[in-house]
Amino acid sequence: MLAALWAALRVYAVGVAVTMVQLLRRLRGGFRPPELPLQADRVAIVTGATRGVGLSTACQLARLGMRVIVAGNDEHRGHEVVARIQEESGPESAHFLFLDLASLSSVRSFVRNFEATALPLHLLINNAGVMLDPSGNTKDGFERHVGVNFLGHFLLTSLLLPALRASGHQGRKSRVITVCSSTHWVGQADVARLLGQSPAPCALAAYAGSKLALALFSLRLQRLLSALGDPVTANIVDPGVVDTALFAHAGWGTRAVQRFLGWLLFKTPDEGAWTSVYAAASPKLEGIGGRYLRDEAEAEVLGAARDLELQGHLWAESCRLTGAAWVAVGE
Ligand SMILES: NC(=O)c1ccc[n+]([C@@H]2O[C@H](COP(=O)([O-])OP(=O)(O)OC[C@H]3O[C@@H](n4cnc5c(N)ncnc54)[C@H](O)[C@@H]3O)[C@@H](O)[C@H]2O)c1
Repeated sequence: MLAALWAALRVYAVGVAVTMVQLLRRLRGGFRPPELPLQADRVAIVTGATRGVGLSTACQLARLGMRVIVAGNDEHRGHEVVARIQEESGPESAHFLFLDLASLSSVRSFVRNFEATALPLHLLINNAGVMLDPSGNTKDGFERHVGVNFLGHFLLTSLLLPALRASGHQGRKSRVITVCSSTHWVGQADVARLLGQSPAPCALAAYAGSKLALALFSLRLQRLLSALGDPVTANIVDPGVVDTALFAHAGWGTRAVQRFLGWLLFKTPDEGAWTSVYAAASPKLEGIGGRYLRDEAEAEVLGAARDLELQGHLWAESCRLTGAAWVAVGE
């Protein structure tokens, strides 16, 4: 009981610290959209693009001229989003493909459906996420934060890597962008905890752990890509505290703050998406990977996320659980 309370307080403390920094920034003039060149020749997959930060990311990438695959588990919303993007950015700007990250077989069929389009792939934005979702374990029996936020994206990235490699080249690399969270700072750096094999003290701690797992994964991916000279980079993005449905299952206090003070303390979904869009499209990041980005600048990642032994152990265990092969990066 005390352990659960302590773990939840640590996550709340991070949230409060981030919102205070955001408040100061807002009082000093606010957030500014990144200035980016048009890039009509790029294809991007954005997971969880049916609402929130993912929806804003998809819209903004399409405005830059990219073709966006809206990947999500809400078919109805997905088609609505595609219609909205197409109306704004043209008939070829967006397509919907069903992806349920809570099911490894759905991840595999998503990749088969994407391959059937014969499109190239320059950008993979691992954005979808759940927090305190009461739906229970995933179809494969993983704790939901672990399964949706981390393992689903781990398998997805492994299966899409051949397409990313084939579409990138030296001078214009493909990019894998993984949406993390400042809460990774209080995730417990223990593989059994990160994979839900030993239960987290509370659901918020499981969320924080899934974000730490994503950071460990992304940093190791970048190391492997660099070692092999692959034309792909991997970076981590922290959107800040954003006014989205992510908090739909949070406690009443958090929901009250979001409802009445969200306009002041939280970022809008567009503001929350700016770092993802920057990571996806900025020429300043050409060929650069292994960064943790917040507010379009490099920020500190938890030291444990750079622990090579922890990265390797998590990677091996995640391969075992998902069946990911990673042949393309020599694993
Ligand atoms: N909102 C914040 O304050 C905040 C802070 C830090 C990090 N993030 C991260 O930003 C990302 C986007 O979150 P958001 O704030 O836009 O929340 P959101 O709830 O508005 O959007 C989450 C998206 O993920 C999708 N999703 C959920 N379960 C899925 C599944 N099984 N398969 C496929 N897609 C699924 C949802 O349909 C939705 O499109 C998440 O990774 C979240 O952890 C958000």
